[in-house]
Amino acid sequence: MAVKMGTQKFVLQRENELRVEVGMNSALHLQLVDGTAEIFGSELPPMFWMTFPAGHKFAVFTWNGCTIEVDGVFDVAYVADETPMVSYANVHSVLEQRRRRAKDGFAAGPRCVVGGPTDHGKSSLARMLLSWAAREGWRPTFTDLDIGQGSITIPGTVSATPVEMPIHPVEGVPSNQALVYFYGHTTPSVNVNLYKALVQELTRKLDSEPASNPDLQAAGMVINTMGWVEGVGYELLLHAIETLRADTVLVLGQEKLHTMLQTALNARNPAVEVVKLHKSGGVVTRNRDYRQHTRVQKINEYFYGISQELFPHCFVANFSDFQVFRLGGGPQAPLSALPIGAKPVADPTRVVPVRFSKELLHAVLSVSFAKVPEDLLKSNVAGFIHIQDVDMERQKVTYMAPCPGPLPNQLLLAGSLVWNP
Ligand SMILES: Nc1ncnc2c1ncn2[C@@H]1O[C@H](COP(=O)(O)OP(=O)(O)OP(=O)(O)O)[C@@H](O)[C@H]1O
Repeated sequence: MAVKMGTQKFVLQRENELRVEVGMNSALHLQLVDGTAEIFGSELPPMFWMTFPAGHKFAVFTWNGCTIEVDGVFDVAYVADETPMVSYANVHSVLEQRRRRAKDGFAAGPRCVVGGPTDHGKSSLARMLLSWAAREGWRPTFTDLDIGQGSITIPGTVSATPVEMPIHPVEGVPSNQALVYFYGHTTPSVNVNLYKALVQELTRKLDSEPASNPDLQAAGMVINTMGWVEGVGYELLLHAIETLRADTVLVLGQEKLHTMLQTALNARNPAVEVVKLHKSGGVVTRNRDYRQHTRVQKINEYFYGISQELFPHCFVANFSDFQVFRLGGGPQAPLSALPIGAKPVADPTRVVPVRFSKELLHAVLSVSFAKVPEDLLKSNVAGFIHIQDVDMERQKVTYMAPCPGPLPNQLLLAGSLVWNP
């Protein structure tokens, strides 16, 4: 139930947090009146009204006490005195020591995976670790492997970006320097091997770009993962940990997952530390509709900006101006072409041409940096376009792009991602 009580004051004692769920229909304003406070690691400026959009869920935490003023409609707002923040800050201290040691030894810094089931606060913890590191002057890499609820760019992607400043509580992670690979679906089960291949490509690219100085190298990486941790989901988590050569794995709130990962990883590499952490009682469980809503919002933000401040551009082009492909699937190899006994399966990473048709209406396509179709799998993407009309008679396509002018490439990738604004 939405509550509006005019301006309301909350007094927080040390190590308390104010947990807020903004109402679904209007924004909420909040300011720090007294003391110090932070939102997922990012400090609040004093006496400055910040606006949080409808549906936003967050916590304002204080180490030493503070007073917060809230103005607007909220579904939930309460102060909690039990949080796992001290244990999260301890993890930060350990990572900080490793960064310093790495810098002194001209070595690579820590690579820390955050894992756990859905709605366990993985993204929030990743944000805290990155923002705390940025506050100490580091520039860690944020790698986001969560194709359903990722933070860097639109859903259906795996990506990485340097974090130079504490992450803004509303605007999130800037994506202008992001390295993005397009998977094209919001669940990994659509093509598990393609997901693995893209995680490998992303890692290869990150590893191939040597840090320009010891500080950058020592800053290390924080890796956010998907909440699917059973069966194939577990296999994908292990694959990500090993591919990215993580040395620290934080497991939020699930004993079973912690034990399984510890056993599996220690058998292969005893140097990997698997740490169990409590899930915060403030993490909000989001239903299917809300998750779908945040995915749509992420695409909307890409084209229109977080406060609808951007003006995307519409273009009409000939079908022949572009070549569209899909990764995976495609016709199976004929039995006669396979070794005796082998089963015909669709190649999960095969590059398959896609013809323009009404099926592409409302599709979100990525614009690849690949020079030739064979390189589509291993190429990152420049950005995304939205298909707004497909005119079969005139062989023309109308699309929306975030920038004016021609697209940087004519090779486009399709998946199953659609957007009906
Ligand atoms: N302490 C807290 N108080 C209030 N809200 C919180 C708190 N921690 C996290 N949240 C909110 O709860 C929601 C779920 O948290 P988060 O996205 O970090 O979980 P997750 O495990 O990454 O989810 P996913 O399953 O999508 O990967 C988010 O909207 C987040 O802002």
